Amino acid sequence: MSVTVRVPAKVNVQLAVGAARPDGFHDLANVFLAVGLHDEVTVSPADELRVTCAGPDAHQVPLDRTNLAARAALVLAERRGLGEPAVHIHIAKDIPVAGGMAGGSADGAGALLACDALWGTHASREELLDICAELGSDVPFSLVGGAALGTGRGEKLRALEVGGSFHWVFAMAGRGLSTPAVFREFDRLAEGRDIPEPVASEALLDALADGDPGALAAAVSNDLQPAALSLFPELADTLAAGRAAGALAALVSGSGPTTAFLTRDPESAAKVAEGLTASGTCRSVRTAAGPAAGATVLSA
Ligand SMILES: C[C@](O)(CO)[C@H](O)COP(=O)(O)OP(=O)(O)OC[C@H]1O[C@@H](n2ccc(N)nc2=O)[C@H](O)[C@@H]1O
Ligand SMILES: Nc1ncnc2c1ncn2[C@@H]1O[C@H](COP(=O)(O)OP(=O)(O)OP(=O)(O)O)[C@@H](O)[C@H]1O
Repeated sequence: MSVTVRVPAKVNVQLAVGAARPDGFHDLANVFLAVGLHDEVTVSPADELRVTCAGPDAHQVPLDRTNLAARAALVLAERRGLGEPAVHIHIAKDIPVAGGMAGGSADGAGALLACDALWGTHASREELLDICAELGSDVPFSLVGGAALGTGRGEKLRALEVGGSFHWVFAMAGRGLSTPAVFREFDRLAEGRDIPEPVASEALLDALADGDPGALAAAVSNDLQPAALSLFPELADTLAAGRAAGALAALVSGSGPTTAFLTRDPESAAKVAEGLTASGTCRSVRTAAGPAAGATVLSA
């Protein structure tokens, strides 16, 4: 018997970042949108804990206990006094690795839901969200999907209303960026400046609720973008190429280096994808719509 869970990637349509906290994290106003790029996590009984991964970026994924999917199994087993988890976790990876699209977080949320189903632990939604928050700031959102405002370090979620589908193009970069390094660069660039409290933009929340891509394009923002561009200056060329190809808005996704392009409809998304591919400014290009559902059990 095995359990497979499908989990979406995310794009941050707003990422407002506050000053560094004493614990090293930053308070955020983080507006997440789940998009239709997915990993699938399959958990089956085995002699011991083992992780395998398949997909174009699989060689970059750690297969030891630092893998967020393995950590999810370890935390649930520990909390339930189940001892060493004896499971094989297989990740079919389609979300770019170290791309700012919460790929590792998706696998953590997916493995948690799969182990809960396989072991019959019947954790409540609250307990699952609590374990997700322990695994990482983005992991609770990977579980719930849709659209949500994340506050605190991004783990405290409020679901948001979305009035339609938004069509995106994502440009994958030739190398990854480390999330802590991008936050450190944010701190360095912010030195000597007053950092305001992060707040969600009302115009942005209205645009999401109205399903209005033009209004959303005018309101998107990412406070980590200058830091990501400082560490990876070539991303400016990708952003320019997407704008030139007709994107309504172009921004770095989360901590990057994946860049995200909002378009009006699937036809313009296809045109922007074509323009980006022809520009030679990125490794590969994908289109996806959001919102997408959160972690979902496919088969058990
Ligand atoms: C950039 C985003 O992807 C936007 O959604 C997230 O804020 C990052 O979420 P994540 O990858 O789940 O991050 P975590 O695993 O919780 O933290 C990794 C590192 O990122 C930095 N970090 C993360 C979240 C946050 N609110 N403030 C931070 O400063 C910290 O250096 C932390 O040690
Ligand atoms: N299941 C996993 N898949 C991918 N990376 C993982 C996984 N578990 C741990 N990692 C580690 O986490 C690092 C970040 O990978 P990930 O793909 O989650 O980045 P990200 O998409 O930029 O994250 P975020 O958007 O949440 O900041 C990787 O370089 C890898 O070392």
